[in-house]
Amino acid sequence: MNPSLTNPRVLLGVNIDHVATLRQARGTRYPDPVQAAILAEEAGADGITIHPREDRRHIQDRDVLLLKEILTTKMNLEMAVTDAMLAFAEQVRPECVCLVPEKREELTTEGGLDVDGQEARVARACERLTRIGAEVSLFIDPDIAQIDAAVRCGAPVVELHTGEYAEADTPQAEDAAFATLVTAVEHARKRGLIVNAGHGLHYHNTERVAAIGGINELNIGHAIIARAVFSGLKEAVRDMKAILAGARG
Ligand SMILES: CC(=O)[C@@H](O)[C@H](O)COP(=O)(O)O
Ligand SMILES: NCC(=O)COP(=O)(O)O
Repeated sequence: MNPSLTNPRVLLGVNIDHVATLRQARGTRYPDPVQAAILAEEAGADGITIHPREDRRHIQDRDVLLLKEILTTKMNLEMAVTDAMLAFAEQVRPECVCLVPEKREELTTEGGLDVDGQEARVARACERLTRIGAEVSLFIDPDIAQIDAAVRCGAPVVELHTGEYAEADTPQAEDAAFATLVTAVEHARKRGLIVNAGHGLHYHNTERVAAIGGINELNIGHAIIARAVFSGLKEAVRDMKAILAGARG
C-alpha cells in the first residue's frame, strides 16, 4: 500500500508560481523560484508544486529543469493536457504530475479538469505519464462523476479543487461547499484513490480542510507567498505546517 494512504499527518506541497510571477512582472532575474523552493524545503515543505503554463507567464522551462536537479523532496508538475506539455514532462520526468485545465485568459485555474467529458484523452495522458514513472493526479471538482471518471482513467491520485469552499462569501455557502468536499473525499477514498486538495486555501480556512480524514496532501501557494512578503518564506511555510499539524490533534 502507498504509505501516503496511511499517513496520519497532512502533507504540504508549496506552490511557488507566485515567486515567478513577481520576477516576470519586471523581467528581472529575481526573485528566483529555485531559491524559494530551497527555503520552502528547509522549512518543512513536503513537496514543491509548479505550474508551467503553456504561455510561460510565470514558471519558465529553466526553473523546471533546475528544480528537477536540486529538489530534495518531490516535484509536483501541474500542466495542461496537451501534446507539448506531455512531451515536456517526458523530458523532465517529475515525481508527480497533476493534470489541470488551462485557459489563456484566466487569472488562475478556474474549476477542475473535465475528466468525464474527455475520458479517452485523459486516459491516454495518464498512460504516457505513468510510463515515465510519474504519479499522476487529476485536478478535479469535488464531484462524484469526475471522481469515477478519474478511476476509469487509471489515475492513482485526485486533487480536489477547493475554490468553491475558499471563495464562498457566506458561512452557509462555505458550510455547503465543505460538506460537498467531505462527501467527495469519502467517495474517492472508497474508490481507492489518494486524495489531495488545494486552491485558494489560506491561514484561516485550511485547518478545517486539513482535519478531513483521508486527505493526504494540500497544495498551497498564493497565501504562503503573500505572507512571505512580510514574514519571510521560511516562517510562512512553518506557520502553514503548524496549522496542518494541529488539524488532526
Ligand atoms: C491547479 C491550481 O489550482 C493552481 O496550482 C494553479 O494552477 C496555479 O496556477 P497559477 O499560478 O497560474 O494560478
Ligand atoms: N493546486 C493548487 C495549488 O497548487 C495552490 O493554489 P493556490 O494556493 O495558489 O490557490
